[in-house]
Amino acid sequence: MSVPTSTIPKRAHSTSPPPPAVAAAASTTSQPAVKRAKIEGDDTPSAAQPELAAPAVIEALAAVANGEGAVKSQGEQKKEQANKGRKGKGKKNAKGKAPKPGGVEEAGAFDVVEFLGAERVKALEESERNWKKESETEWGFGANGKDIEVRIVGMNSHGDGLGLLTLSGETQPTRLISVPFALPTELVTVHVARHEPDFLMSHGDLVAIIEPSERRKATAEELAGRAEPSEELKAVQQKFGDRVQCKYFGLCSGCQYQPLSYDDQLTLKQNVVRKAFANFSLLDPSLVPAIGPTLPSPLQYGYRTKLTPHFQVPPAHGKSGGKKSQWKGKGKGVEAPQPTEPVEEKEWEVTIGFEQKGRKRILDIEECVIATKVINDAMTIEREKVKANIGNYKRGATLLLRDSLPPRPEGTVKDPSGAPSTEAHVCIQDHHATVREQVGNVEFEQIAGSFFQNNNSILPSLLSYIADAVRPVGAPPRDPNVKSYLVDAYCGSGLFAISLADQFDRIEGVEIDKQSVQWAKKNAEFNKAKGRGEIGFRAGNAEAIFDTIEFPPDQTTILIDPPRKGCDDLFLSQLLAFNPATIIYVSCNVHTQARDIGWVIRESEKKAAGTGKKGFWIESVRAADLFANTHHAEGVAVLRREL
Ligand SMILES: C[S@@+](CC[C@H](N)C(=O)[O-])C[C@H]1O[C@@H](n2cnc3c(N)ncnc32)[C@H](O)[C@@H]1O
Repeated sequence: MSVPTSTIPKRAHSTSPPPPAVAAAASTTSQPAVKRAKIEGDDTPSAAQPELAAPAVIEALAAVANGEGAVKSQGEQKKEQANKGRKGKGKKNAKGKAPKPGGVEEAGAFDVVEFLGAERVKALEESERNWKKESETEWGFGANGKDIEVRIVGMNSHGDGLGLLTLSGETQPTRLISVPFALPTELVTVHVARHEPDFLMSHGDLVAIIEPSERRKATAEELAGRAEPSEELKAVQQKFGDRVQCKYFGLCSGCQYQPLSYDDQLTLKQNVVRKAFANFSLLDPSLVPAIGPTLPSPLQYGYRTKLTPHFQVPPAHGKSGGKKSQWKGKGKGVEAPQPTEPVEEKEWEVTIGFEQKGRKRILDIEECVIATKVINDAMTIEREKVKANIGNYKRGATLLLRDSLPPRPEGTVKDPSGAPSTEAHVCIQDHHATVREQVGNVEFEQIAGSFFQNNNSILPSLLSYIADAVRPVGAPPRDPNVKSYLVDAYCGSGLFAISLADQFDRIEGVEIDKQSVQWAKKNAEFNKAKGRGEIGFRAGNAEAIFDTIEFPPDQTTILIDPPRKGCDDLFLSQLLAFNPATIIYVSCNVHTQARDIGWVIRESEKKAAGTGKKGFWIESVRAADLFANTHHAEGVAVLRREL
């Protein structure tokens, strides 16, 4: 079923695959051949990442500004302006790294354009002045950064407040500053931490909220029945508002949305999706439907079924020893002992937890309020063990804590009633041990070290939403006389394929991790029942599925759930060549999702030209709140084509 690579339309970008949109603006024309992206891990940007600021784009902006060149869509123009706001330096940033697709840098460039205005960005970039240097002189940075008052004018897609900075002598803003934990409209005191070299953005630490937003005020109803907060938590609530449930709020980089009502959080995520499609899809706004309301999580605290706290060891213990900032009771600038010096254990602060916001420092976290109780109980014990034995560790490590049903005795047959399990949960810490979860009436097992969605509470409603989305809006229920097929691409241990098996006659899943595939097969076997589709899984790169499936495209749904970096170009090209009736794209990175979908829509439109039929269109997009209280949004988009 696969098409020869020579016939595959390349996604527009300069050295490598995915569109994004970015480069597409500048280059729907000549692009060099695309190297196949190598997948190394969920979050590892491969060499074949999209790049933001190709110089060609910068030049194209000048042409657009001068009224030259082809007429560009609103999306294309915005993208070019954003690139301008990021001051193109080729594919790498000042640290020599390509920006993470859909990460803070990429999205930040759009914020700069949105809040400073495209004209202002253009004027600043065209000036010969060194804005970064001047900003450093005026506001300092790091330990020498000044504390300044800033009015927060917006919020970025990563949950940080945004304010405008204006250099002395200037009448209009010269930079945007991100301020974690601050909310729009607030007047805050900010300690200036650093200034981006590549785009007009600075970063600060929140010192004090001078004029707090009304949005922080909890209603009596929200507070009813809450336990008396500890003194530590009271102090945090005093600063950030009484909805906050975590004593590490304001330091931990985890759950920025805690001060907000849950409705407010859901609306913010809807807006994050809206911005992602407006900025990254490169589609004309008329092609993006109104973003649907965010699918809520039944649990907003105590829902996370996996935590991975880490710790470091004192420098003298090993090569990968801890950082100066981990030395207890020492102020700024106090040196930690050098590796050759004897280490006094009492001076070393063993911190086990998560990274502090804006610092390369591990915070000591005793409890994580979004994790399940089983995980928190196990974390207490594991922390004590690590602290007691820190001298025995040669290097730092990451602990694994996964909430699981107890192991299933050999030979267990599935309870056909599918009743919710009443077994007491356990915490699994061995990467190679088996974890077990129940989702609706389906059970999954897999090894603890591999991927599974971390919020079990929302999975039944997410799956039911997807099951409904398989058929077009208003279409009658599934006709048993018309066969239907599903491809579950990036399938993990089979969550979607197996849960949706009632909806299809045949299903094929593909996944790169061989162990997950083995578990997917076992899970399909365990949950097998009359009336459920026949399921097969194969290990390999997602695009490999197109080599084997013989499903009729008009009766096939392809469900995609890739890692954060999005789909490889080869996969998207093969997807387009296969031309399924429906595409359901689920993603924990709405920016790369919007980028990939934009490309599919544009390319399918080209492909459909002259056939008398329409290419793919976006039927619906919304977020599902798999990560309540954090800024993360899981995007769910449904694409349909004319049959
Ligand atoms: C976000 S997870 C989704 C897993 C599954 N759909 C679920 O919900 O449990 C992404 C999965 O894609 C897999 N993966 C990463 N790159 C891949 C590739 N090139 N081809 C196939 N699978 C890949 C990862 O191993 C991971 O299991």
